[in-house]
Amino acid sequence: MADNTASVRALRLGVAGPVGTGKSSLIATICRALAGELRLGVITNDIYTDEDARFLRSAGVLEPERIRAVETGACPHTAIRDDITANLLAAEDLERDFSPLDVVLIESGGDNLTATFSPALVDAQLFVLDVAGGGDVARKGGPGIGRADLLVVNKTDLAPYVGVDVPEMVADALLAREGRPVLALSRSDADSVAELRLWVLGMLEAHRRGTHVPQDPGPMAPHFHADEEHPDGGYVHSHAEDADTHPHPHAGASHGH
Ligand SMILES: Nc1nc2c(ncn2[C@@H]2O[C@H](COP(=O)(O)OP(=O)(O)OP(=O)(O)O)[C@@H](O)[C@H]2O)c(=O)[nH]1
Repeated sequence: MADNTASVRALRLGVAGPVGTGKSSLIATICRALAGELRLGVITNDIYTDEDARFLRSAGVLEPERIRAVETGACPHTAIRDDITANLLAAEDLERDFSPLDVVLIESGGDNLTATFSPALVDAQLFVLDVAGGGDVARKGGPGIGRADLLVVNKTDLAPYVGVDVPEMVADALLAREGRPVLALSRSDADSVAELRLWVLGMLEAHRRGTHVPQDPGPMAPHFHADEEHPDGGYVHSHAEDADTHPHPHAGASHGH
């Protein structure tokens, strides 16, 4: 097959998952593993700050200019799913400024179990859980756990301290995902980092060959939005059904899930 690496734009790879599960650290791990062989860029999403971008710049895993921050204002999942404009512009700017890039990693703001990327923004996505969130999390399902391109069960080095059986958690996840891949990862376990590296390289290859079709893991499950002006203190909101009636910008509103 012809080598079309120059004509295909960078693989855009999303990294989503609940707050603190290790998304920034996983991106740092991918950069350390692959910066020597691939041309990489990173976009972070934070609600009010550029904290994650600053963490990654200070980790020294890439030239600082290759790491850009998007400030989402209030709703992290909106910027990766409903109105992806800021992220698309950031990706296009990065790809233009450092052309050609091989992979752009996009980290979502830490959210809840239901946030996933729009396939209009990323070609493939990882969903990150960690063992410290509890061994039963993988059984809870949801679009990211069920249908992200790769589910990462992170921080396996902590499993003995939090009483989690990693093989059991992985088996639960495989069941919830109907066989889609699951990776048990710790940044301090070289074998698991090597598996992550191979997965990224395989996805890049499939993207270049045109054999990978970006999948939508599905809309967010209904979730609660706190709203002080609402008689019930908030409302349940579903991105699938009421995107027109609750278009979801509500910057500044508190956001209870
Ligand atoms: N033991 C252990 N700790 C880890 C690992 N990966 C990340 N951590 C720690 O977990 C904490 C959260 O990691 P982050 O990478 O900031 O998590 P995040 O998902 O980006 O966090 P938010 O952006 O706030 O949602 C930090 O203290 C990391 O050092 C791991 O493999 N093992």
